Amino acid sequence: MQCSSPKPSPSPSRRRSPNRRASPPRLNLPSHPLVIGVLALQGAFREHITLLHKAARVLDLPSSPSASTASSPSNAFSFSAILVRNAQDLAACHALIIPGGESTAIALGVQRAGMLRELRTWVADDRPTWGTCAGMIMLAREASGGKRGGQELIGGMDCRVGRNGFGSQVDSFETQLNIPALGPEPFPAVFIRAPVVDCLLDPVSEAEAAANDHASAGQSSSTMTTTKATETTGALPLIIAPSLLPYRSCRPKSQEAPSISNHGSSWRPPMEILAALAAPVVSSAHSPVADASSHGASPRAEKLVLTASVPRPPVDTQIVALRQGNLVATSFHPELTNDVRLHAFFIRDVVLPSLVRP
Ligand SMILES: NC(=O)CC[C@H](N)C(=O)O
Repeated sequence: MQCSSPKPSPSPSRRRSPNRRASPPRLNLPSHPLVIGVLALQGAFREHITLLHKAARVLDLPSSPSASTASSPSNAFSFSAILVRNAQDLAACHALIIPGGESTAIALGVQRAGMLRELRTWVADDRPTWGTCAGMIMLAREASGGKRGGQELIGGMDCRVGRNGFGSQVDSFETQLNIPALGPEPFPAVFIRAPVVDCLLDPVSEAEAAANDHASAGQSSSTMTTTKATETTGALPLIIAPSLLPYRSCRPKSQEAPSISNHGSSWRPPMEILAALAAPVVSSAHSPVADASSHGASPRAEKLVLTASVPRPPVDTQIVALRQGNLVATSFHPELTNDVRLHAFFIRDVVLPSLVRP
């Protein structure tokens, strides 16, 4: 256990004058330009570019006026954000944001742009990726409430999301969300036809993934599906901030955990729950109503009434922000606010550490 001892106060001569801004802690920067891409096929991609630039300014990152590309390497660090519309654009990036919008349209766009395979390889390689709202759906391994006939997902995160889990457009809401990773100040979280994490899935071993890929002969192993997460091995290591609620596993409690396979290759990065709303109470008629009062959620969340149009299983908690390795997903739209903290978190805590190993 780490304990911190009180730091001695600085000597009077070194004390800062009160009106001088405290310089932020120094970041470990790579010695090459950093390019963050935003998938720009549909949705709120321009807003993400704006927030990325604002966050880069807050982090004091030197910006490059024009986007760097993989073919013009340089030895100096600079930051740029680019729109990603095809596999070539993606290849120039060190990190990617998949915006909110409409996941069916984004999935179609990805297929038309011929980038589904590249995106799956990208996330499988644990390249820093953040999906917001529709982007969260794209990053989930499974999704329910999908389009009839299914839709392709990129996958990568061991969770199942419920599409439109909070209802339709008219059920959109904003709430002050506790995100411990960002500090004590709540985050203004905007939910618009937002997905909710129904449950976390046990990781699929590489052997099973290979078997699935073989069986589907190049077809997706991540699609809109209602399949049960029973063909799994091993338990997912889980990190939960103490102030967040317990998560729900897809495996029924009565079912015994399958034994961990000894392929030795089923390790997956731990799943970290970054934020959760209070759980709704689900009536037998599938008419979930948020009962936030007992969990200290915001007054707005208390008033939230979920529509009955999306029958979902009862859940213990509403996970709305997750991290698994370098993959991050949020149900809500940080790019529609002026709060840069999540974009700064993505750059500082996910992207930069993936480029600069201590
Ligand atoms: N605001 C959003 O991104 C909504 C996502 C939308 N419900 C979907 O299924 O893609």
